[in-house]
Amino acid sequence: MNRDRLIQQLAGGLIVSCQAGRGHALRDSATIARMARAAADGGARAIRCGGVGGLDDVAAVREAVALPVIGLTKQDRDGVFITPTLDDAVAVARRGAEIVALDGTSRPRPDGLDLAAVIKAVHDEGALVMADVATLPDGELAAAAGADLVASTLSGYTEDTAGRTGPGPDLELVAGLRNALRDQPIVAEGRYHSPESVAEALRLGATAVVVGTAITDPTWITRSFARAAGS
Ligand SMILES: CC(=O)N[C@H](C=O)[C@@H](O)[C@H](O)[C@H](O)COP(=O)(O)O
Repeated sequence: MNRDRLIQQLAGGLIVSCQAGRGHALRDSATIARMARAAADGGARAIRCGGVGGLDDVAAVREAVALPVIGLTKQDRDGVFITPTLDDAVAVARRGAEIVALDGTSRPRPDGLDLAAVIKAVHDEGALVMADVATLPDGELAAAAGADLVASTLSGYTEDTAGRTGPGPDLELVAGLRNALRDQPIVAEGRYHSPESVAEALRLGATAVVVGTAITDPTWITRSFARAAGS
Protein backbone atom coordinates (compact mmCIF):
# COMPACT_ATOMS: atom_id res chain seq x y z
CA MET A 1 0.00 0.00 0.00
CA ASN A 2 1.40 3.42 -0.75
CA ARG A 3 2.02 6.06 1.92
CA ASP A 4 -0.85 8.40 1.09
CA ARG A 5 -3.41 5.60 0.83
CA LEU A 6 -2.32 4.13 4.15
CA ILE A 7 -2.47 7.47 5.94
CA GLN A 8 -5.86 8.16 4.33
CA GLN A 9 -7.09 4.88 5.77
CA LEU A 10 -6.19 6.02 9.30
CA ALA A 11 -7.38 9.60 8.96
CA GLY A 12 -10.05 10.64 11.44
CA GLY A 13 -10.09 7.21 13.02
CA LEU A 14 -9.23 5.11 16.04
CA ILE A 15 -6.14 2.91 16.26
CA VAL A 16 -6.25 0.25 18.98
CA SER A 17 -3.08 -0.75 20.78
CA CYS A 18 -3.15 -4.46 21.67
CA GLN A 19 -0.29 -5.16 24.07
CA ALA A 20 0.21 -7.10 27.29
CA GLY A 21 3.32 -6.81 29.41
CA ARG A 22 5.35 -9.50 31.12
CA GLY A 23 3.31 -11.34 33.73
CA HIS A 24 -0.03 -9.97 32.48
CA ALA A 25 -2.87 -12.52 32.32
CA LEU A 26 -3.26 -11.82 28.57
CA ARG A 27 0.46 -12.23 27.75
CA ASP A 28 0.24 -14.61 24.83
CA SER A 29 0.49 -13.83 21.11
CA ALA A 30 -2.64 -15.80 20.17
CA THR A 31 -4.63 -13.87 22.80
CA ILE A 32 -3.27 -10.56 21.52
CA ALA A 33 -4.34 -11.56 18.01
CA ARG A 34 -7.89 -12.26 19.25
CA MET A 35 -7.99 -8.85 20.92
CA ALA A 36 -6.93 -7.35 17.60
CA ARG A 37 -9.80 -9.14 15.86
CA ALA A 38 -12.24 -7.83 18.46
CA ALA A 39 -10.88 -4.30 17.95
CA ALA A 40 -11.24 -4.68 14.19
CA ASP A 41 -14.85 -5.81 14.63
CA GLY A 42 -15.45 -2.69 16.74
CA GLY A 43 -14.22 -0.30 14.07
CA ALA A 44 -10.48 0.15 14.66
CA ARG A 45 -8.72 1.46 11.55
CA ALA A 46 -5.35 -0.08 12.50
CA ILE A 47 -3.76 -2.15 15.25
CA ARG A 48 -0.64 -1.14 17.18
CA CYS A 49 1.09 -4.17 18.65
CA GLY A 50 4.36 -5.81 19.61
CA GLY A 51 5.90 -4.28 22.69
CA VAL A 52 7.00 -6.85 25.21
CA GLY A 53 5.42 -9.58 23.05
CA GLY A 54 7.76 -8.44 20.30
CA LEU A 55 7.90 -9.88 16.83
CA ASP A 56 5.65 -12.87 17.61
CA ASP A 57 2.78 -10.53 18.52
CA VAL A 58 3.34 -8.53 15.33
CA ALA A 59 3.24 -11.68 13.20
CA ALA A 60 0.17 -13.08 15.00
CA VAL A 61 -1.79 -9.86 14.55
CA ARG A 62 -0.66 -9.57 10.91
CA GLU A 63 -2.22 -13.02 10.33
CA ALA A 64 -5.40 -12.28 12.26
CA VAL A 65 -6.63 -8.98 10.81
CA ALA A 66 -6.86 -7.29 7.44
CA LEU A 67 -6.12 -3.87 8.95
CA PRO A 68 -2.80 -2.03 8.77
CA VAL A 69 -0.43 -3.15 11.53
CA ILE A 70 1.75 -0.70 13.44
CA GLY A 71 4.47 -2.86 14.97
CA LEU A 72 7.04 -2.26 17.66
CA THR A 73 9.34 -4.05 20.05
CA LYS A 74 10.13 -2.96 23.59
CA GLN A 75 13.23 -3.49 25.66
CA ASP A 76 13.53 -3.27 29.43
CA ARG A 77 16.08 -0.47 29.58
CA ASP A 78 16.36 3.17 30.63
CA GLY A 79 16.15 5.79 27.91
CA VAL A 80 15.18 4.65 24.41
CA PHE A 81 13.08 1.50 24.77
CA ILE A 82 10.51 1.43 21.91
CA THR A 83 12.04 -0.35 18.86
CA PRO A 84 15.38 1.03 20.02
CA THR A 85 17.77 -0.05 17.24
CA LEU A 86 17.85 -0.10 13.44
CA ASP A 87 17.98 -3.91 13.52
CA ASP A 88 14.83 -3.99 15.69
CA ALA A 89 13.02 -1.65 13.29
CA VAL A 90 13.94 -3.69 10.21
CA ALA A 91 12.88 -6.91 11.98
CA VAL A 92 9.45 -5.42 12.78
CA ALA A 93 8.95 -4.46 9.13
CA ARG A 94 10.01 -7.94 8.02
CA ARG A 95 7.37 -9.55 10.27
CA GLY A 96 4.66 -7.75 8.29
CA ALA A 97 4.08 -4.37 9.92
CA GLU A 98 3.17 -1.71 7.35
CA ILE A 99 4.17 0.93 9.89
CA VAL A 100 7.05 0.63 12.35
CA ALA A 101 6.61 2.56 15.60
CA LEU A 102 9.93 3.60 17.08
CA ASP A 103 11.44 6.06 19.53
CA GLY A 104 11.56 9.43 17.79
CA THR A 105 12.98 11.47 20.67
CA SER A 106 16.31 13.20 20.38
CA ARG A 107 17.86 10.97 23.08
CA PRO A 108 20.91 8.90 22.12
CA ARG A 109 19.95 5.57 20.59
CA PRO A 110 21.59 2.36 21.89
CA ASP A 111 23.13 1.58 18.48
CA GLY A 112 24.49 5.13 18.20
CA LEU A 113 22.67 5.77 14.90
CA ASP A 114 20.66 8.86 14.15
CA LEU A 115 16.93 8.79 13.57
CA ALA A 116 17.20 9.64 9.85
CA ALA A 117 19.32 6.53 9.22
CA VAL A 118 16.80 4.30 10.98
CA ILE A 119 13.89 5.86 9.08
CA LYS A 120 15.69 5.31 5.78
CA ALA A 121 16.29 1.65 6.61
CA VAL A 122 12.57 1.16 7.36
CA HIS A 123 11.62 2.93 4.13
CA ASP A 124 13.99 0.64 2.26
CA GLU A 125 11.91 -2.27 3.64
CA GLY A 126 8.78 -0.68 2.13
CA ALA A 127 7.27 0.30 5.51
CA LEU A 128 6.38 3.65 7.03
CA VAL A 129 7.62 5.10 10.33
CA MET A 130 5.60 6.34 13.27
CA ALA A 131 7.98 8.37 15.45
CA ASP A 132 6.98 8.28 19.12
CA VAL A 133 7.97 11.61 20.63
CA ALA A 134 7.68 13.36 23.99
CA THR A 135 7.97 17.05 23.12
CA LEU A 136 7.36 19.54 20.34
CA PRO A 137 11.09 19.92 19.48
CA ASP A 138 11.32 16.10 19.27
CA GLY A 139 8.39 16.11 16.85
CA GLU A 140 9.92 18.79 14.66
CA LEU A 141 13.21 16.89 14.47
CA ALA A 142 11.46 13.59 13.74
CA ALA A 143 9.45 15.15 10.92
CA ALA A 144 12.62 16.69 9.47
CA ALA A 145 14.29 13.26 9.68
CA GLY A 146 11.55 11.83 7.46
CA ALA A 147 9.04 10.27 9.87
CA ASP A 148 5.74 9.57 8.14
CA LEU A 149 3.69 10.00 11.30
CA VAL A 150 4.61 11.79 14.52
CA ALA A 151 2.94 10.48 17.69
CA SER A 152 2.68 11.98 21.18
CA THR A 153 3.22 8.51 22.74
CA LEU A 154 6.18 9.32 24.98
CA SER A 155 4.94 12.50 26.63
CA GLY A 156 5.02 11.75 30.35
CA TYR A 157 7.40 8.83 29.91
CA THR A 158 10.78 10.56 29.56
CA GLU A 159 12.92 12.17 32.24
CA ASP A 160 12.04 15.67 30.96
CA THR A 161 8.30 15.09 30.71
CA ALA A 162 7.52 12.78 33.65
CA GLY A 163 4.27 13.81 35.29
CA ARG A 164 3.63 16.57 32.75
CA THR A 165 -0.11 15.98 32.42
CA GLY A 166 -1.02 13.76 35.36
CA PRO A 167 -3.37 10.90 34.48
CA GLY A 168 -4.74 12.49 31.30
CA PRO A 169 -3.44 12.80 27.73
CA ASP A 170 -1.10 15.56 26.53
CA LEU A 171 -3.58 17.44 24.35
CA GLU A 172 -1.36 20.51 24.42
CA LEU A 173 1.41 18.58 22.64
CA VAL A 174 -1.05 17.39 19.99
CA ALA A 175 -2.21 20.96 19.37
CA GLY A 176 1.40 22.18 19.32
CA LEU A 177 2.50 19.51 16.82
CA ARG A 178 -0.45 20.28 14.56
CA ASN A 179 0.31 23.98 14.67
CA ALA A 180 4.04 23.58 13.99
CA LEU A 181 3.84 20.77 11.43
CA ARG A 182 0.98 21.78 9.17
CA ASP A 183 1.00 18.94 6.63
CA GLN A 184 2.41 16.20 8.85
CA PRO A 185 0.22 13.31 9.97
CA ILE A 186 0.01 13.59 13.77
CA VAL A 187 -1.11 10.74 16.01
CA ALA A 188 -2.44 11.35 19.52
CA GLU A 189 -1.40 8.56 21.87
CA GLY A 190 -0.97 8.03 25.58
CA ARG A 191 -3.61 8.00 28.34
CA TYR A 192 -6.68 8.47 26.10
CA HIS A 193 -9.11 6.90 28.53
CA SER A 194 -12.46 8.18 27.26
CA PRO A 195 -14.29 8.64 23.95
CA GLU A 196 -14.49 12.37 24.75
CA SER A 197 -10.71 12.70 24.94
CA VAL A 198 -10.40 10.96 21.56
CA ALA A 199 -12.88 13.39 20.01
CA GLU A 200 -11.00 16.33 21.55
CA ALA A 201 -7.66 15.19 20.09
CA LEU A 202 -9.22 14.93 16.62
CA ARG A 203 -10.79 18.37 17.06
CA LEU A 204 -7.31 19.74 17.89
CA GLY A 205 -6.00 18.37 14.62
CA ALA A 206 -4.78 14.85 15.32
CA THR A 207 -4.91 12.69 12.21
CA ALA A 208 -5.78 9.61 14.30
CA VAL A 209 -5.84 8.57 17.95
CA VAL A 210 -4.36 5.45 19.58
CA VAL A 211 -6.15 3.93 22.57
CA GLY A 212 -4.58 1.01 24.40
CA THR A 213 -5.15 0.42 28.12
CA ALA A 214 -8.74 1.69 28.24
CA ILE A 215 -9.79 -0.84 25.57
CA THR A 216 -7.41 -3.77 25.81
CA ASP A 217 -6.37 -4.08 29.46
CA PRO A 218 -9.17 -5.74 31.42
CA THR A 219 -7.05 -5.67 34.59
CA TRP A 220 -6.84 -1.88 34.42
CA ILE A 221 -10.54 -1.58 33.53
CA THR A 222 -11.55 -3.87 36.40
CA ARG A 223 -9.41 -1.88 38.81
CA SER A 224 -11.22 1.35 37.91
CA PHE A 225 -14.63 -0.27 38.44
CA ALA A 226 -13.44 -2.00 41.62
CA ARG A 227 -12.28 1.35 42.97
CA ALA A 228 -15.71 2.82 42.28
CA ALA A 229 -17.26 -0.15 44.07
CA GLY A 230 -15.03 0.58 47.04
CA SER A 231 -13.18 -2.73 46.91
C1 LIG B 1 4.91 4.72 27.00
C2 LIG B 1 4.69 3.37 26.37
O1 LIG B 1 5.44 2.46 26.63
N1 LIG B 1 3.64 3.25 25.53
C3 LIG B 1 3.37 2.01 24.89
C4 LIG B 1 3.55 2.14 23.46
O2 LIG B 1 3.37 1.32 22.64
C5 LIG B 1 2.13 1.30 25.36
O3 LIG B 1 2.46 0.74 26.61
C6 LIG B 1 0.83 2.10 25.52
O4 LIG B 1 -0.15 1.22 26.01
C7 LIG B 1 0.34 2.74 24.24
O5 LIG B 1 1.16 3.84 23.96
C8 LIG B 1 -1.11 3.25 24.30
O6 LIG B 1 -1.28 4.14 25.36
P1 LIG B 1 -2.41 3.92 26.46
O7 LIG B 1 -2.31 2.51 26.95
O8 LIG B 1 -2.12 4.93 27.52
O9 LIG B 1 -3.73 4.18 25.76
